[in-house]
Amino acid sequence: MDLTNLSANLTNITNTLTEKPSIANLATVLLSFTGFQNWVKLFLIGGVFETCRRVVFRAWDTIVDSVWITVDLEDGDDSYDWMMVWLSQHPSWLKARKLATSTSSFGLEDPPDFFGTAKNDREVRFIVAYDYNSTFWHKRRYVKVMRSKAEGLSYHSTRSLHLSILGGNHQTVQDILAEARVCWQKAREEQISVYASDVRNEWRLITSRPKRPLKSIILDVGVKEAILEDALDFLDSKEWYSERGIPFRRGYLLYGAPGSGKTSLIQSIAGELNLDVYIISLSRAGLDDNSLQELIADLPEHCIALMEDIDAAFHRTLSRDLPDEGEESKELRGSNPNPSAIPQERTSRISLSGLLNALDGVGAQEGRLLFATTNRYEALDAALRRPGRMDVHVEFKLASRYQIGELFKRFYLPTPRTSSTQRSSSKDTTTSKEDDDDRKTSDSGYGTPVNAETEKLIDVELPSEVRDQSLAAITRRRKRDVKISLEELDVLVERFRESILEGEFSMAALQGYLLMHKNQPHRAAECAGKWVEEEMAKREAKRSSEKKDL
Ligand SMILES: Nc1ncnc2c1ncn2[C@@H]1O[C@H](COP(=O)(O)OP(=O)(O)OP(=O)(O)O)[C@@H](O)[C@H]1O
Repeated sequence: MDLTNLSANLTNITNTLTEKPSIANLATVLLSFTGFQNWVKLFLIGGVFETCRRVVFRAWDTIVDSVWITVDLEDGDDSYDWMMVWLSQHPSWLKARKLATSTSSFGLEDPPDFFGTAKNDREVRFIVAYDYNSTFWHKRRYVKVMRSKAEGLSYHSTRSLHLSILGGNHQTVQDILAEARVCWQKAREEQISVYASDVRNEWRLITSRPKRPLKSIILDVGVKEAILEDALDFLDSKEWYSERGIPFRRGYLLYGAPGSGKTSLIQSIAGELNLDVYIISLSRAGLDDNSLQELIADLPEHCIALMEDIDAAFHRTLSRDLPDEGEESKELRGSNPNPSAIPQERTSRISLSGLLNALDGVGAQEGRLLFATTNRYEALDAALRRPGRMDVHVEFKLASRYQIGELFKRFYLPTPRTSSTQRSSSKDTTTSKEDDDDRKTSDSGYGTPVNAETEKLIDVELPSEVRDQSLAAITRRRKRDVKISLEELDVLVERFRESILEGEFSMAALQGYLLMHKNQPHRAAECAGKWVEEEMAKREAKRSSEKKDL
């Protein structure tokens, strides 16, 4: 088209549109352009294709949804840990060739070693890489699993597991999760899980601890048994409580000398009762009355809630009447506009009434055992100590004569070695009750395991003159078992008991002393008197320097 024609056409169009300006006229004019017609065709064809594509995909999704069931498990949720541990033992993951390193423990003391490569804690453990798709058959169902990681805001990433089961339903998912849970529980049979709240005020598994045998806690006769029995009885009495309309909660206040076994006893009771421990730290930054109430309401039904050093929280932060937010925070922040620079104890805003309400208000969780510890019983408000909040009060004192002797005995009492051969043979033979009792009495929960046959042998401390200071010799010596006859042990126990002053030392201090003579019972008994003198002299010196300072 030459320029004269184009200009004539444009003049025609302009005339048509000026004489009769309507949409129909505009459409006729536009359609008179061949290029425009082609664009419209292309647009229509594209539209048809896109619609078909969407229909096909929607149909495919519907088919997939009806035959596959998918479930996402997020890190932080218990079920994620269960699945990870279960999968760590699954051949489909053991054969994977796309790997990543991992330090995650999945709630276990001894994290799963996916490929059996780590010989000790410090070695690198491998795990299946992100976005690796593994497939396997589980009870005649085809399962696809993929790990993934999504980067979120402020460098926070979320790890998750995607599980797809062909032809599965909710029951199938529950079955797999139940199996994974059993596997996880088996892996942590000898452990207790410890939870603490994070900055988002959610409970998080922070560690797993080995269970501590109750017999390793030495208290005066009957004390620990009474607490354990009380706790067992409480856990069995849900109906009894509900029939009488009494809130189903029990509080234990363990108070007394530092290092006398309060925390150790709670850890041990948690193990005996198979309960997880939830640490409520009243001085956690950002904790206020509302968030404390939420945390306590979020506790699982059966657990141990632990508040350690409740008096310390009281002195720093708890009071019935805190100044209102405005005044105190202004005073605190003052020239310091950065809230994170405010001392931590000041950033926790718990009031005593907030704590009291959280413990037994309407929102408080039922079925939990609350254990609180304190070194300053008298400093606690009477309202906090009253029955209903703290039902059982147990005083822990400095070591009694009985405790001194028992600690020594248990420290050096030989334990039968539990080698694999012994274990398997003991399965074949029926052990008599007496045998069993014997084993129990000689199992200290502390001592170095020794062979049962050599248990009656005498002490093998190396004479000091032949002590070779080379590393190899020291290592060899450290590995040697303490072999001491029970009769001899009794004599040493008596000597130790005579040397240590009753009610003067904490069990922790005595344990520290014995640890200095880990494999030397004779030496421990002999030097105890001298150690006591030194400790008393140190105390005296400290006292007189404090007097001078005053
Ligand atoms: N009665 C006891 N029997 C056995 N070991 C004990 C006992 N008391 C203390 N110990 C030992 O002393 C150490 C400290 O004990 P623990 O932390 O339980 O004391 P605590 O009373 O909670 O102390 P604190 O009041 O300072 O928190 C632990 O290693 C524990 O093994």
